[in-house]
Amino acid sequence: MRQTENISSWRNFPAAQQPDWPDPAALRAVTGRLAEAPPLVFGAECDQLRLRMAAVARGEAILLQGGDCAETFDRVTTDSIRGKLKTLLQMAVVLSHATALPVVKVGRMAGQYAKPRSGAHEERAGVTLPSYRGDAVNGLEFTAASRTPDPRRLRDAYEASARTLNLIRALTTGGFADLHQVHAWNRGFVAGSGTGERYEALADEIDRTLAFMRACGVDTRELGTAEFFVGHEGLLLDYEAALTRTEPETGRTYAASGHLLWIGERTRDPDGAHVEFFSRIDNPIAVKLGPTTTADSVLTLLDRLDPDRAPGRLTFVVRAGAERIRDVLPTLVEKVAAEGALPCWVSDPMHGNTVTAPSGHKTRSFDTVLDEVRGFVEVHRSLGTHPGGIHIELTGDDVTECTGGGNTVRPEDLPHRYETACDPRLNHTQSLDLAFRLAEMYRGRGPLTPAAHAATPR
Ligand SMILES: O=C[C@H](O)[C@H](O)COP(=O)(O)O
Ligand SMILES: C=C(OP(=O)(O)O)C(=O)O
Repeated sequence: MRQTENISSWRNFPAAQQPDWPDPAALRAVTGRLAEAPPLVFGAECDQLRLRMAAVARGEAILLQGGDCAETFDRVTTDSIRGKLKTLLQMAVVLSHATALPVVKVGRMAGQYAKPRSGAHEERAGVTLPSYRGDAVNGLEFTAASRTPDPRRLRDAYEASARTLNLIRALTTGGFADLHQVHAWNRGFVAGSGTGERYEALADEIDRTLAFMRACGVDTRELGTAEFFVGHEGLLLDYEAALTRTEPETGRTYAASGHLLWIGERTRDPDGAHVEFFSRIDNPIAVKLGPTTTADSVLTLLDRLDPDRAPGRLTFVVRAGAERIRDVLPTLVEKVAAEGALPCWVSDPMHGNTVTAPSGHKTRSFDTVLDEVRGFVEVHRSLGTHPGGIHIELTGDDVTECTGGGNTVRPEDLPHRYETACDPRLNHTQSLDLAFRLAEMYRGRGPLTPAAHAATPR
């Protein structure tokens, strides 16, 4: 078992991207209270997700992870949470049917309140203030008061996460995830989308599958619940450390703030505090890999974070950008496989493809996002390894933050509904478009089965 007795060891390592909390005593008071608070998730749930991720690693399942770039406290509303959940459930049905594999669903939800930034400060009209680092740290409003990090926000992040999780748990077990309803939503999408015809055949197949199951005597109304997990970037180490819990029965230690935590591109230094902290928790974990990632650094991360080479423990989320993915990914996958490791490989086609529109908005083009996913799948196909899934920034709302997609958002549309607190998200329609396109890619060379995954080491 991993040694977890010293969960504070990260304090001896340099921690990148931490806020400059102005009042250390106030921070200690808040984290002290969080250390006494009930966990948001339980170890057994994290273990369950590890099992699911092991199936992804072996090519027997697909990961679908998505949600806001930055959750905000004012959007902890029924409509907003339900919209994201609905979008993810719809995507999952499409992907599962196309691949004949289970889809492991993880929301970038119930904890995605902290953001790493390229610059510590933002300047507007000659005024310089700390950058917005997520609602868990400071406010988006460009005033000195709002931008000053306030540790009471950590407590608010915990409470907002608890409220979100509560609704997610109620919806996913209370009938909202009913397969017929989700399929009916997809039917509505196909009928209303600019590119709907393209997806008609797949929707027809799902109809026939449901009819076939009923004909076989399966009570499809029983398919009314969905397994759903939550995750976020484990960026704020004071918060994460306060919420770690060791289970007396097993001695295993979990970050109890979410089921799956990831380390971002800016904090994955193998000698840094984040890697140290993550090496001490037993959750399934992920690491983002950007375009400059070297094979050596990935092997070091593997040794630090998955020394037992346990499938399901570690996921590499590659976000190299559409232009670089086909060059960067093959060596990384080959070198990792040569080590006898079986991590999950997942594509984040958002973070390597951000551009600034003429209007000044940060945006991403749907076609570029799609191209990165295509490159990711192509590389895995050529190596005989499993393209394990996608990690995307999305919302259930009809926002205009990314350009393109079936109901095309043009660059000049961006100001109409640009609501993200940080990076641009796919809207509901674009997200479903992506799911149908990915389904086509997965189908491109026959069904994905464990047999198709023969080239992986274990
Ligand atoms: O979501 C990821 C990062 O926090 C974000 O891309 C950083 O954006 P910035 O480059 O504007 O700081
Ligand atoms: C910051 C993020 O991504 P990355 O670390 O890949 O830049 C993110 O996913 O919010």
